[in-house]
Amino acid sequence: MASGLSRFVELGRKIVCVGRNYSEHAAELGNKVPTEPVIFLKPTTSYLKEGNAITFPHGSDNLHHEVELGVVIGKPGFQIRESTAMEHIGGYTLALDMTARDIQDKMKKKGLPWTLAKGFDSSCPIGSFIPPDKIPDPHDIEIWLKVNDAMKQQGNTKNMIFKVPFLISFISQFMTLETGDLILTGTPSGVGPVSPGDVITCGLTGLATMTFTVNK
Ligand SMILES: CC(=O)CC(=O)C(=O)O
Ligand SMILES: [Mg+2]
Repeated sequence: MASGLSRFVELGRKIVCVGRNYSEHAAELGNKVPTEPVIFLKPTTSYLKEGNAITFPHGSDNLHHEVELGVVIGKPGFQIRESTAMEHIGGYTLALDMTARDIQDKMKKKGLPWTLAKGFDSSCPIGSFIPPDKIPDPHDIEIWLKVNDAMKQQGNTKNMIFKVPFLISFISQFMTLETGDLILTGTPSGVGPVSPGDVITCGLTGLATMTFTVNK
Protein backbone atom coordinates (compact mmCIF):
# COMPACT_ATOMS: atom_id res chain seq x y z
CA MET A 1 0.00 0.00 0.00
CA ALA A 2 1.23 3.46 -0.85
CA SER A 3 2.07 5.76 2.03
CA GLY A 4 2.85 9.40 2.71
CA LEU A 5 2.82 11.74 -0.25
CA SER A 6 2.03 9.08 -2.84
CA ARG A 7 -1.01 8.13 -0.82
CA PHE A 8 -2.54 11.58 -0.84
CA VAL A 9 -1.68 12.25 -4.47
CA GLU A 10 -2.89 8.86 -5.68
CA LEU A 11 -6.15 9.33 -3.85
CA GLY A 12 -6.48 12.51 -5.90
CA ARG A 13 -8.62 14.20 -3.32
CA LYS A 14 -9.86 17.76 -3.44
CA ILE A 15 -7.77 20.84 -2.78
CA VAL A 16 -9.45 23.39 -0.54
CA CYS A 17 -7.74 26.78 -0.53
CA VAL A 18 -7.90 29.64 1.94
CA GLY A 19 -7.44 33.17 0.58
CA ARG A 20 -6.35 36.38 2.30
CA ASN A 21 -5.24 34.58 5.46
CA TYR A 22 -2.29 36.93 6.13
CA SER A 23 -3.19 40.59 6.63
CA GLU A 24 -0.06 41.93 4.90
CA HIS A 25 -0.93 39.89 1.78
CA ALA A 26 -4.56 41.06 1.78
CA ALA A 27 -3.24 44.65 1.95
CA GLU A 28 -0.69 44.26 -0.86
CA LEU A 29 -3.50 43.35 -3.28
CA GLY A 30 -5.81 46.07 -1.96
CA ASN A 31 -8.18 43.61 -0.27
CA LYS A 32 -9.85 44.04 3.13
CA VAL A 33 -8.75 41.74 5.96
CA PRO A 34 -11.52 39.11 5.98
CA THR A 35 -13.78 38.54 8.96
CA GLU A 36 -14.34 34.92 7.96
CA PRO A 37 -12.19 32.62 5.79
CA VAL A 38 -12.30 33.08 2.00
CA ILE A 39 -12.53 29.54 0.55
CA PHE A 40 -12.12 28.26 -3.00
CA LEU A 41 -11.30 24.91 -4.63
CA LYS A 42 -8.76 23.68 -7.12
CA PRO A 43 -9.49 20.54 -9.17
CA THR A 44 -7.32 17.45 -8.65
CA THR A 45 -5.90 17.99 -12.16
CA SER A 46 -4.02 21.02 -10.82
CA TYR A 47 -1.59 18.86 -8.78
CA LEU A 48 2.01 18.98 -9.99
CA LYS A 49 4.90 16.92 -8.62
CA GLU A 50 8.55 18.03 -8.70
CA GLY A 51 10.26 17.30 -12.01
CA ASN A 52 7.34 18.74 -13.99
CA ALA A 53 7.04 22.33 -15.17
CA ILE A 54 4.45 24.91 -14.21
CA THR A 55 2.70 26.04 -17.41
CA PHE A 56 1.03 29.40 -18.05
CA PRO A 57 -2.73 28.90 -18.43
CA HIS A 58 -4.56 29.85 -21.60
CA GLY A 59 -5.02 33.60 -21.94
CA SER A 60 -2.76 34.70 -19.08
CA ASP A 61 0.33 36.93 -19.21
CA ASN A 62 0.53 37.53 -15.47
CA LEU A 63 1.16 34.32 -13.54
CA HIS A 64 1.89 34.82 -9.80
CA HIS A 65 3.60 32.61 -7.23
CA GLU A 66 1.97 32.10 -3.81
CA VAL A 67 3.83 29.83 -1.41
CA GLU A 68 1.66 28.13 1.22
CA LEU A 69 1.64 25.55 4.01
CA GLY A 70 -0.51 22.58 2.97
CA VAL A 71 -2.39 20.49 5.53
CA VAL A 72 -3.19 16.89 4.52
CA ILE A 73 -6.32 15.39 6.05
CA GLY A 74 -5.69 11.98 7.64
CA LYS A 75 -9.13 11.21 9.10
CA PRO A 76 -12.43 12.11 7.42
CA GLY A 77 -15.01 14.28 9.10
CA PHE A 78 -18.08 16.47 8.70
CA GLN A 79 -18.78 19.38 11.05
CA ILE A 80 -15.57 18.81 12.96
CA ARG A 81 -15.23 20.67 16.25
CA GLU A 82 -12.29 23.06 16.53
CA SER A 83 -11.26 21.29 19.73
CA THR A 84 -10.74 17.96 17.91
CA ALA A 85 -9.64 19.33 14.52
CA MET A 86 -5.93 18.56 14.99
CA GLU A 87 -6.81 14.83 15.22
CA HIS A 88 -7.87 15.01 11.55
CA ILE A 89 -4.42 16.08 10.32
CA GLY A 90 -2.49 13.28 8.61
CA GLY A 91 0.51 15.43 7.71
CA TYR A 92 1.67 18.50 5.87
CA THR A 93 3.26 19.56 2.61
CA LEU A 94 4.76 22.60 0.99
CA ALA A 95 2.56 23.90 -1.83
CA LEU A 96 2.22 26.66 -4.40
CA ASP A 97 -1.09 28.28 -5.22
CA MET A 98 -0.14 29.45 -8.72
CA THR A 99 -2.53 32.20 -9.74
CA ALA A 100 -3.26 33.85 -13.09
CA ARG A 101 -3.57 37.31 -11.55
CA ASP A 102 -4.85 38.94 -14.75
CA ILE A 103 -7.71 36.43 -15.03
CA GLN A 104 -8.42 36.72 -11.28
CA ASP A 105 -8.54 40.54 -11.47
CA LYS A 106 -10.99 40.35 -14.37
CA MET A 107 -13.21 37.91 -12.44
CA LYS A 108 -13.02 39.97 -9.24
CA LYS A 109 -14.22 43.07 -11.09
CA LYS A 110 -17.20 41.14 -12.46
CA GLY A 111 -17.89 39.43 -9.11
CA LEU A 112 -17.32 36.03 -10.72
CA PRO A 113 -15.56 32.92 -9.34
CA TRP A 114 -11.76 32.58 -9.49
CA THR A 115 -11.85 28.99 -10.79
CA LEU A 116 -10.01 29.55 -14.07
CA ALA A 117 -7.42 31.81 -12.42
CA LYS A 118 -6.63 29.26 -9.73
CA GLY A 119 -7.63 25.86 -11.10
CA PHE A 120 -5.69 25.39 -14.32
CA ASP A 121 -3.47 22.33 -14.84
CA SER A 122 -0.18 22.68 -12.89
CA SER A 123 -1.56 25.39 -10.57
CA CYS A 124 -0.88 23.30 -7.45
CA PRO A 125 2.77 22.22 -7.29
CA ILE A 126 3.43 20.23 -4.12
CA GLY A 127 6.47 18.98 -2.25
CA SER A 128 7.06 15.81 -0.31
CA PHE A 129 4.83 14.58 2.48
CA ILE A 130 5.78 15.82 5.97
CA PRO A 131 4.61 13.54 8.81
CA PRO A 132 2.70 15.33 11.58
CA ASP A 133 5.29 14.56 14.27
CA LYS A 134 7.76 16.79 12.37
CA ILE A 135 5.43 19.78 12.91
CA PRO A 136 4.22 19.87 16.50
CA ASP A 137 2.84 23.40 15.92
CA PRO A 138 1.78 24.45 12.39
CA HIS A 139 1.73 28.08 13.56
CA ASP A 140 5.46 28.51 14.02
CA ILE A 141 7.03 27.81 10.62
CA GLU A 142 9.09 30.12 8.46
CA ILE A 143 7.92 29.97 4.86
CA TRP A 144 9.82 31.48 1.95
CA LEU A 145 10.07 31.60 -1.83
CA LYS A 146 12.76 32.68 -4.29
CA VAL A 147 12.54 33.32 -8.02
CA ASN A 148 15.93 32.72 -9.67
CA ASP A 149 17.71 33.09 -6.31
CA ALA A 150 16.03 36.42 -5.47
CA MET A 151 14.02 36.23 -2.25
CA LYS A 152 10.38 37.24 -2.92
CA GLN A 153 8.32 35.86 -0.04
CA GLN A 154 9.38 35.47 3.59
CA GLY A 155 6.71 34.90 6.21
CA ASN A 156 5.81 32.90 9.26
CA THR A 157 2.70 30.79 9.74
CA LYS A 158 2.22 32.44 13.17
CA ASN A 159 0.78 35.38 11.21
CA MET A 160 -2.16 33.41 9.80
CA ILE A 161 -5.41 35.23 10.61
CA PHE A 162 -7.40 32.00 10.88
CA LYS A 163 -5.48 29.14 12.50
CA VAL A 164 -5.46 25.56 11.25
CA PRO A 165 -8.00 24.02 13.73
CA PHE A 166 -10.44 26.84 13.01
CA LEU A 167 -10.00 26.37 9.24
CA ILE A 168 -10.62 22.61 9.44
CA SER A 169 -13.71 23.18 11.54
CA PHE A 170 -14.99 26.02 9.32
CA ILE A 171 -14.51 24.17 6.00
CA SER A 172 -16.05 20.97 7.37
CA GLN A 173 -19.25 22.78 8.36
CA PHE A 174 -19.95 22.88 4.61
CA MET A 175 -18.15 19.93 3.02
CA THR A 176 -16.91 16.59 4.30
CA LEU A 177 -13.14 16.51 4.58
CA GLU A 178 -11.85 13.19 3.28
CA THR A 179 -8.59 11.38 3.87
CA GLY A 180 -6.05 12.76 1.40
CA ASP A 181 -7.72 16.15 0.99
CA LEU A 182 -5.27 19.04 0.96
CA ILE A 183 -5.95 22.42 2.56
CA LEU A 184 -3.80 25.32 1.34
CA THR A 185 -3.68 27.76 4.23
CA GLY A 186 -3.02 31.04 2.37
CA THR A 187 0.06 32.95 1.34
CA PRO A 188 2.14 35.59 3.11
CA SER A 189 3.03 38.85 1.35
CA GLY A 190 5.47 39.20 -1.54
CA VAL A 191 3.45 37.49 -4.27
CA GLY A 192 4.54 38.46 -7.74
CA PRO A 193 4.90 37.49 -11.38
CA VAL A 194 7.01 34.74 -12.92
CA SER A 195 8.21 34.46 -16.51
CA PRO A 196 8.88 31.50 -18.79
CA GLY A 197 12.28 30.03 -17.92
CA ASP A 198 12.17 31.19 -14.27
CA VAL A 199 13.08 28.77 -11.51
CA ILE A 200 10.98 28.91 -8.34
CA THR A 201 12.52 27.54 -5.15
CA CYS A 202 10.57 27.59 -1.92
CA GLY A 203 10.69 26.10 1.53
CA LEU A 204 9.45 25.56 5.03
CA THR A 205 12.62 26.25 7.00
CA GLY A 206 14.14 23.08 8.43
CA LEU A 207 11.39 20.90 6.96
CA ALA A 208 11.12 21.02 3.17
CA THR A 209 12.26 22.68 -0.03
CA MET A 210 11.13 22.23 -3.62
CA THR A 211 12.02 23.62 -7.05
CA PHE A 212 9.90 24.12 -10.17
CA THR A 213 10.61 25.67 -13.54
CA VAL A 214 8.07 27.78 -15.43
CA ASN A 215 7.08 27.15 -19.07
CA LYS A 216 5.05 29.29 -21.45
C1 LIG B 1 -5.90 37.02 -3.56
C2 LIG B 1 -5.66 35.58 -3.55
O1 LIG B 1 -5.26 35.06 -4.59
C3 LIG B 1 -5.95 34.83 -2.35
C4 LIG B 1 -5.07 33.70 -2.03
O2 LIG B 1 -5.03 32.70 -2.72
C5 LIG B 1 -4.19 33.77 -0.85
O3 LIG B 1 -3.41 32.85 -0.63
O4 LIG B 1 -4.28 34.76 -0.09
MG1 LIG C 1 -3.33 31.43 -2.21
